[in-house]
Amino acid sequence: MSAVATAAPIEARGLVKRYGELIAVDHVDLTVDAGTVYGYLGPNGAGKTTSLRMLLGLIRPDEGSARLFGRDPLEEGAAALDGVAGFVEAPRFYPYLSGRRNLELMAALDGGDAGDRIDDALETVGLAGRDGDKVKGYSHGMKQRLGIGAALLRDPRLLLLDEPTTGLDPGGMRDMRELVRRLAADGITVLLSSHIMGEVEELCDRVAIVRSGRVIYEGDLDALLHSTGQRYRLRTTDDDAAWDVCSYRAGLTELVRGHDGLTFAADEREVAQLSLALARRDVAVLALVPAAASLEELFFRLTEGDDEEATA
Ligand SMILES: Nc1ncnc2c1ncn2[C@@H]1O[C@H](COP(=O)(O)OP(=O)(O)OP(=O)(O)O)[C@@H](O)[C@H]1O
Repeated sequence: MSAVATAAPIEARGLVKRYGELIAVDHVDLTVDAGTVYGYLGPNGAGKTTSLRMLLGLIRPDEGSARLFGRDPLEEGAAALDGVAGFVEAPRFYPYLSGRRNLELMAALDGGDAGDRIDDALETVGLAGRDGDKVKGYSHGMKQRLGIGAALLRDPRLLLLDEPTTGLDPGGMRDMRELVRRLAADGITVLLSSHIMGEVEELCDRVAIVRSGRVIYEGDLDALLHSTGQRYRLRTTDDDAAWDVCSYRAGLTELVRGHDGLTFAADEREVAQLSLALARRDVAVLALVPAAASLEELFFRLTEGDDEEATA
């Protein structure tokens, strides 16, 4: 097999993009292996869209390079995008033309056998019955799905999706997730940017968490969720007093107060001591159960702490 055929779907090294004083993307390294659903996660303005634009060769990095299946889109142009599809920000269509007509025009531009895939693509994204309607009458969710339909015309092995569920209602989000899951099951590697934790937790095997242009965590999602030691969730008859008790216990770390009680990391011995300490303060325990850290908690800890803490 040639080097290109065995190369990772995405391999970026040292990507930097500056806008004046601002470093939008700051030395980002990224490797996405075949068959992965990879989450590129970060708050607004973290540099997700800018990174995706560089990966697709839409803008030139100030430093570093990106390769898709071993090819650099800036050096090799369209050839490097063979087997690659996706959209950055929102997909764009001619509003006065039907969904099908839009796909026909795109297929004509793409050439090859893209036109033969239109029916399948419309079917896959659930627009088969609405393909004759003008796009201006489509809901936001339908336009997003048509965007994926357009991507499928390229018979992609790699899909790059920039916040595909942003602006969708819960039903639209569920449909989009289901669609991404189905495409991944068909063997398509997916890189999706998102700031929706639940979505990433549900869909992705690996994540990069970005903050102010820098990747502050890269790795297995499961490993991240289990990286903080055993966590417990505590509900009591008096969470203010419980917070007070917990705050003073050295063996108990990463204390977080949520809408549904407190969570913290501790070992079993400490949990036993805590239950006695709460009883001494007349605080009754309603629930004290092991809990996995949610990606949301970890995300806030990583993206809202001070810079050194996040990097550590
Ligand atoms: N063309 C541009 N000119 C100047 N600044 C830009 C440009 N594009 C992006 N930026 C800035 O770079 C930073 C990163 O922007 P980017 O759109 O990549 O973030 P993002 O993580 O995709 O955010 P969001 O979740 O809000 O879409 C932001 O501060 C943004 O204002």
